[in-house]
Amino acid sequence: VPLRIRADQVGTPGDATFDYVVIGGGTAGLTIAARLSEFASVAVIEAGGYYQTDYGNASVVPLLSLTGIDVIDPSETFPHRPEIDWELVTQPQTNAGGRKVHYAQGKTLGGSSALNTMSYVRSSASAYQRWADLVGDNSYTFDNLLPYFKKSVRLTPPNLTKRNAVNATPEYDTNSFGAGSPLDVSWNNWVDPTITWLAKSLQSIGLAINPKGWSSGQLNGGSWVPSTIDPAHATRESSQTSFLDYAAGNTRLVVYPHSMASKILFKGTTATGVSVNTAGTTYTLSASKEIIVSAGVFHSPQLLMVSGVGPKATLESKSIAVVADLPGVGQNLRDPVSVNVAHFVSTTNAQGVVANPVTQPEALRQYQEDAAGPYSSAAGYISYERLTNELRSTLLDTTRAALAKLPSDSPEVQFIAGTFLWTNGSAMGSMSATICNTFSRGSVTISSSNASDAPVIDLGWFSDPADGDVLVAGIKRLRQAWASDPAQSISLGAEVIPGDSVSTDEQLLAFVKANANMIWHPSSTCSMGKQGDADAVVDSQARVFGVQRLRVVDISIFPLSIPGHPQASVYMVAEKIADIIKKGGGVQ
Ligand SMILES: Cc1cc2nc3c(=O)[nH]c(=O)nc-3n(C[C@H](O)[C@H](O)[C@H](O)COP(=O)(O)OP(=O)(O)OC[C@H]3O[C@@H](n4cnc5c(N)ncnc54)[C@H](O)[C@@H]3O)c2cc1C
Repeated sequence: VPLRIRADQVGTPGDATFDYVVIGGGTAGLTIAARLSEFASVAVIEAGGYYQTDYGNASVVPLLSLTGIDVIDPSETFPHRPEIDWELVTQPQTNAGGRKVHYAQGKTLGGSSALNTMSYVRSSASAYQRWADLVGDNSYTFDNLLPYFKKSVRLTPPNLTKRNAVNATPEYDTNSFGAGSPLDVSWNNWVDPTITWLAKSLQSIGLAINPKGWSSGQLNGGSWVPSTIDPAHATRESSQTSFLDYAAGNTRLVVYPHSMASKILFKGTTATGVSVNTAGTTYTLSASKEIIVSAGVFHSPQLLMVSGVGPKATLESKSIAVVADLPGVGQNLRDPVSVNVAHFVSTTNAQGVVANPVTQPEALRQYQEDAAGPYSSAAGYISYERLTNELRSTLLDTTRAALAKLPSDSPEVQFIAGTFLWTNGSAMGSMSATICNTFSRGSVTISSSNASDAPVIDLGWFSDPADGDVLVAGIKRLRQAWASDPAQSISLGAEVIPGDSVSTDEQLLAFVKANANMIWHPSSTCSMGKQGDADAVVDSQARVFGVQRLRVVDISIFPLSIPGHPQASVYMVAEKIADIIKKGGGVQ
């Protein structure tokens, strides 16, 4: 993968002044920085470097994004990869067996877009309507956001010859895409046979293919999901390979890699600069216009707090001078959780093909010569639905009441068809259920005034009983899918996960709490909202309340945990706020 940023776009440690200083060269950070550099000077401070050189193929080859990225191991004994991952470990999850989990977050140019599983999914129109209602700004309805979704991406239709799978022709709505750029979105050039059968099983229980896919504001039924992928080379597309490359050669954009932003500096309540440390050298990058915090869901609230913006009691307990008492900072963390239902299967899968010394060389040839074959395979098949009446009737009254408050087109469960190799090398078919609306709330706080100390993360898993209740119903629905003819035709016998012995509602809930995991979609720790709302940290133009010349632009400002997958909306919101700034919007 060619790295196209020029040498004179790499910052030299030392005091300097730019129009805008962006903290975090991740998904949102590189997007907004590239757009602002169209008309202004911009510095990007990023703690990591280039993942292509620091971490190699594991972050580049699509199949490896599913199986080869060992940093996504959630166990407490995860393999340590400090060159690409922040290596965060949460507080014990009191409602989830006391588990402490490793929470992967990209520490690299590209941020978590360099670690993610590449699914490109927008949320439902009703979710953006809720966003608009919560922040009191109609520009957040799906129709009004669509131009920014379109602006950020360039869609390449699927290559049906390379996919070579009649049962897996993607459906999508070309009107939801424009002639945008720079982020490539397309479909992988290989379809996993196991997933094809699991997709059929989901369809057979009533989750018909949605002819519009997941980019038109509808989130129901099933779809072959597009990926953030370079279709010509079948390599990962991240904010670095898209937006940073777009700005390559534009010397108004200067990147400070392997550099840690340790504090936002204020004159009174006006943000003026950032204290930065690069390999032991400390210096100040000043902003003549604004500072934009794009450090992600855990580090953005941490940076605000260590800089004096956050709940007063927290700041004072760490001897941090209070710039603005903002109680919502770090609150309202929403983290959707997920469980699997799995069987051994007779069909092959991508992982099996590349693990077999007989078939691996041909797979490698296909990838290197044609950008095709199993190595090019990432995202698969996803379905969304509102729970069936039969399953809804099994829920707690309180869960039913909570779900009833959601818009009528809001999906409640997401099902992802997947496959992996068991420890003995056998192919496993797996379908997961994920909650679409996270009722539980967690939080992020600080252990000290030092930004280099890890933030303290409580995911709040199952603090609201509705989440576990919905997942129990999700397992029951997946058992219906596994009982269907297509799934039975590949199943090699009894259910392995959770296993037939887990059958009563009580047992299922215990299984859920002991085994549910993240799907790495946490949000809302610096929520957008109306001034005075308990959780509100930024207004609808992403400006931090109580201070001047400071915005937060990343997934932490989502006011709710949106159904679907977040990265499409992260790129969108960065485009939107860049446009607001470009039009002279709202400098405080
Ligand atoms: C394993 C995994 C799988 C996922 N799968 C999908 C998927 O398939 N589809 C989807 O839509 N979403 C997926 N996501 C979620 C999605 O990738 C994230 O929601 C999104 O990338 C978040 O973007 P962000 O800009 O908020 O933060 P990030 O992209 O994480 O960027 C934050 C950046 O700030 C930097 N930073 C933080 N603190 C500092 C500091 N003090 N100084 C300097 N730099 C700092 C970080 O190094 C990082 O580069 C996945 C995420 C993960 C981790």
